[in-house]
Amino acid sequence: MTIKDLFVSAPGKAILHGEHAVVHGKVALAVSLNLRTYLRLKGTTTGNVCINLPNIDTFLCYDLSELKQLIPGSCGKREDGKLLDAELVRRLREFIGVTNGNLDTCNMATLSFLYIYLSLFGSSELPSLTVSVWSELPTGAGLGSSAAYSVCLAAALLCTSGAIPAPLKDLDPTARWCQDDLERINSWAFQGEMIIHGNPSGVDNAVGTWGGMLRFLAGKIIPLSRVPLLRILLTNTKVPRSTKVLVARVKDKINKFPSIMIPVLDSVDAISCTCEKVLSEMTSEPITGEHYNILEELIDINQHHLNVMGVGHSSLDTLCQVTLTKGLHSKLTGAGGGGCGITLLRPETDSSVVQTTVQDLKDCGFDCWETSIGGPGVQQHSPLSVKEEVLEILNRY
Ligand SMILES: Nc1ncnc2c1ncn2[C@@H]1O[C@H](COP(=O)(O)OP(=O)(O)O)[C@@H](O)[C@H]1O
Ligand SMILES: C[C@@](O)(CCOP(=O)(O)O)CC(=O)O
Ligand SMILES: [Mg+2]
Repeated sequence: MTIKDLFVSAPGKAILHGEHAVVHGKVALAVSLNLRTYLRLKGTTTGNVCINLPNIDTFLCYDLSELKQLIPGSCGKREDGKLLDAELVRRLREFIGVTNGNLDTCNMATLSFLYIYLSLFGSSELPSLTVSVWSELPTGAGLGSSAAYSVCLAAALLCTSGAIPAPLKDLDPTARWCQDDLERINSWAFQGEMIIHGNPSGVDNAVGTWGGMLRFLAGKIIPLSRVPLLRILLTNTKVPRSTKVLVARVKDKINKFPSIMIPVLDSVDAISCTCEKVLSEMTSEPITGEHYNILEELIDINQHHLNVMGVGHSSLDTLCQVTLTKGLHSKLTGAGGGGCGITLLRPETDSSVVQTTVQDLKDCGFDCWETSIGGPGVQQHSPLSVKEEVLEILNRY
């Protein structure tokens, strides 16, 4: 099998409203970021599959003859689906040496790669190749790095298997896939997310696949094309956490106190719907201070709800307090328990206020930057269109 070298990238995301509630069938509003994960796939003749993940210090090679033995006899080429092949997951866990149920950073990333690779190539000849991934996103911080990683894996491996075409034409710097191909990428990325998250809603991989701002409800994805330009400050508290653990914690709480927690989830749903309505009004009528007042109140209420769900953290309380002294409103974004928060900036927020806020947050030990939102979804790149510093890292392997 001849394998063409290929570069793909996918964006991270910020959830404006609806994290956790979305896992339980409520509405979430999410938007892509201008921070991306890049993947390079190249064919080799070594008889190995190698994966280089410098963000998480993971560099592994597997012999194709060993991998071949993991493919269950009946497996064949799996069709896209919403369910994982439990037998393949079990064999892979045993193969990479996951003894307890707890998967660490490296094992989760390796397992999702090998799962997609073997599922897509299982019935044919396993190709010898090297995959290298580098991300501008912080890993495990609420900005959807797991989804951006899974989307890149799905896109690159689907292309290499021939299940979808490589869209890049000779002189294009970048290219995107057609709607049907994006659906397939999203569906395989969701399987990668299932391995990393346990029980993902699918919102993160949808944003990584389509980009822009989305309304997500029970697997249904509605792109929001008319949204106002929002200025957002992103803060990474740098407190590590695992989405899988936090999602499981919220589920336990719902099971323990259903009559208390279900109204909280319903309230988050109403917050997402109200926010969507306000954002839409802001594109059809002159933007007023009242629009921003409502957006700020929604942020505050949701942050309280997330604390009620048990996914707050003292570092996130600090973020909210520090920004409030400047009249700015913040909430956690993603799974919480540390990780990142978003702060809404009003159009009239002076750049000196932004600068002092950023400095105050940095003084707390946090990373903090103003971000632009709404970057493109998954795309294929010509090598020339990959940022030089990213190319330099990916070309090392
Ligand atoms: N660039 C990357 N390289 C390798 N693995 C990655 C990368 N980005 C994310 N991952 C995988 O995703 C996991 C983090 O996922 P998660 O806990 O959902 O946090 P996040 O909010 O960043 O999505 C990591 O432990 C790792 O297994
Ligand atoms: C908590 C959740 O709503 C978002 C998780 O996002 P992240 O992995 O923390 O970036 C889980 C999900 O939707 O699958
Ligand atoms: Mg994630």
